Amino acid sequence: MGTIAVLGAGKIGEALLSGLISAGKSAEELLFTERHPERAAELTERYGIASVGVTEAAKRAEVLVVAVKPQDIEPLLAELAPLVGPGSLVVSLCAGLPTTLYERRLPDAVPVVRAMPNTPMLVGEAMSAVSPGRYATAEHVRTVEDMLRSVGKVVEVPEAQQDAVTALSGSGPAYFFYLVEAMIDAGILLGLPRAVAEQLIVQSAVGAAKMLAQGSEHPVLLREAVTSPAGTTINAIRELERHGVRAALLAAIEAARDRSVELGRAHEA
Ligand SMILES: NC(=O)C1=CN([C@@H]2O[C@H](COP(=O)(O)OP(=O)(O)OC[C@H]3O[C@@H](n4cnc5c(N)ncnc54)[C@H](OP(=O)(O)O)[C@@H]3O)[C@@H](O)[C@H]2O)C=CC1
Ligand SMILES: O=C(O)[C@@H]1CCC=N1
Repeated sequence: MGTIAVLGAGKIGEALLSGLISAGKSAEELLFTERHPERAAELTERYGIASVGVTEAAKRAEVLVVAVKPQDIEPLLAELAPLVGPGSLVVSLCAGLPTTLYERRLPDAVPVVRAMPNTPMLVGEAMSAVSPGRYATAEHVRTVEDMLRSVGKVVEVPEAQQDAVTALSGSGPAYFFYLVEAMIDAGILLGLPRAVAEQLIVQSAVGAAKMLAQGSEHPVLLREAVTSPAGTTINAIRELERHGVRAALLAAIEAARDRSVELGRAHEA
C-alpha cells in the first residue's frame, strides 16, 4: 500500500488517519494536508503524522486520498494537476463527485477510484463502497480495498450506485445517532435519569447491531421476536406507523441521494 496522504484532514480525513493508525499503519507512512495550521498541529500532536503541502504529498505518497468538501474540489484539482501522472493513484471520498470530473481535470490516464466510507472507520467498523474510474486497474482497486478493509468492511459497486451508497451508508451513521438521541429523550420524558437512559439505549443499540451483523435472521424476524402479543412493543410500533417513520426514512434517504447527485452536477462543465 505504501505511503498514504490524506488531502483535507477534516472529519472523515481524521477518521481514516486514526483508523489506519489503530490498524497498525505507522505514522511515518501517513501524511496529510490541511489549510488551518492550528488544526494541522493538533492532528500531528494527536497521531504523530506529518502535515505537508500538496506538492510534497504528491511526491511522497503512493495513494492520494481526496477528503475535502465537494464544494472545495476545483482549486485542489488545479493544484494537483501538474503533480500527478499515470503512476499516481487518486482516491476520492467526496460525495457526488464522479471519477470523470477528476479524469477531466487531471492529466491523461491518472487512475482514480471513487470510495464512500463512513465515520465508524474510527473504531475499525467502517462500511465502504469502491468504484474504479476509467484508468483504474484491478490492482488499483485492490490497493484501495486493502486500505479500507483495514478499517472496516468493503464492497465494490458500479459507480452509478455511489449516490445511493452515499445516502445509505455514507450518511447512515448519522441516522442511527439521530434515533439514539431521540430515544434518550424519550427516556427523559418517562422520568429516567439521562445517564441511565443513555446506557440503556446505547447498549440496546450495540446488542441489536451485533444480532443484525450475525446475519442469521432477517431484521423483520428479529423485530417480531421482540413484539409480544398484546404487549408493549406493538403499541410502540403502531405509533411509529401512525407517524410515518418508515415513509420518513424512505424520503430522507432519497433526499440525501438527490443531494449527492446535485453535488456532482455542480461540476459538470
Ligand atoms: N463526514 C463524513 O461522515 C463523510 C464525508 N465524506 C466526504 O468527505 C469529504 C470531507 O467531508 P468532511 O470530513 O465531513 O468535511 P470537513 O469540512 O470536516 O473536512 C474537509 C477538510 O478539508 C479542508 N480543506 C479544504 N480545502 C482544502 C485544501 N485545498 N487543502 C487542504 N485542506 C483543505 C477543510 O478546511 P475548512 O475547514 O477550511 O473547510 C476541512 O478541514 C466530503 O467530500 C464528504 O462528502 C465521505 C464519507 C463520509
Ligand atoms: O453529509 C455529507 O455530505 C457527507 C457525505 C456522506 C456523509 N457525510
